[in-house]
Amino acid sequence: MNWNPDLIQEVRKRRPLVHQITNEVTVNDCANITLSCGASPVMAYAPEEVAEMAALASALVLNIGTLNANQVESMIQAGRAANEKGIPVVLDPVGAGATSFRTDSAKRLLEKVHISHLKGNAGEIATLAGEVSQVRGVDSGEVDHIRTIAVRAARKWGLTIIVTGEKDVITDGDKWVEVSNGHPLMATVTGTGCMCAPVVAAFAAVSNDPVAASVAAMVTYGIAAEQAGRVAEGPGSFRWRLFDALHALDGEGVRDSAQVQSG
Ligand SMILES: Nc1ncnc2c1ncn2[C@@H]1O[C@H](COP(=O)(O)OP(=O)(O)O)[C@@H](O)[C@H]1O
Ligand SMILES: Cc1ncsc1CCOP(=O)(O)O
Ligand SMILES: [Mg+2]
Repeated sequence: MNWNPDLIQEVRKRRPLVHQITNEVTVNDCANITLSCGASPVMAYAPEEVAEMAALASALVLNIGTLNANQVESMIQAGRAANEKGIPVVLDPVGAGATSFRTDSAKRLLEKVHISHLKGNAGEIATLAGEVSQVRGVDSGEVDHIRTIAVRAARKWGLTIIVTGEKDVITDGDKWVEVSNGHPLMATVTGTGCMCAPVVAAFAAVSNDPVAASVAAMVTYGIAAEQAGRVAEGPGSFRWRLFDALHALDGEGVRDSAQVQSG
């Protein structure tokens, strides 16, 4: 699998604008992680402006973490504008499987918008793929055969899937890649899942290869987390050290510590 450890440098050079319609729990962390990787965030939700903003952006993130019916309509409008412009659209189906409103809304977004990247934990992805799975609030239970499920779903929907967890699985239904970078403290801070989406979006904005961009994004983010985790004293310092580590990371650091397996 060919991917570019220097893609972070391209993000910094081109500074893509990443429009995000996201949840109210982790919105500030999503804006800051976007800046730390060298891209530029803008959060805009009003139906009066979402299409215009998406048309200005280089990538769009849709995160249903604290969704309501009006917000889902805004997401569809923004998604359609993004599709017309041909920019990547990353969907984070937070909590799909926990309630039928979340599951149905995520499915509706997959139907009405051409999503380029679907990023979720194993429970969320398995739910959307039609498998029985456990999602407790926004957290995933164990899912057997997640790689097979993700490969099949990516092929069916024609998109790239990123399944997060201790190891991340990335697939377009043809290739699959496993990224082992990351740190256990990530599971102790809310938002470490949400923050993957703007990082993936920023990398996808400067690449023509959706899988390679996702691999570079998840490896880079995971290595920043490893560096933060080595010096953190707990969840609080881990969170701010993650921004510092990603901000300081360069292509050489990514190349040296990448843990990628492909097939
Ligand atoms: N035990 C772990 N060890 C290393 N990295 C982890 C671990 N758990 C989660 N991660 C990482 O944390 C991020 C969020 O993943 P996850 O916890 O699955 O998302 P969510 O918070 O949406 O459920 C991903 O980058 C993933 O690789
Ligand atoms: C706790 C919570 N509740 C609704 S959205 C949200 C944040 C989820 O963040 P992540 O998926 O990154 O754990
Ligand atoms: Mg999540």
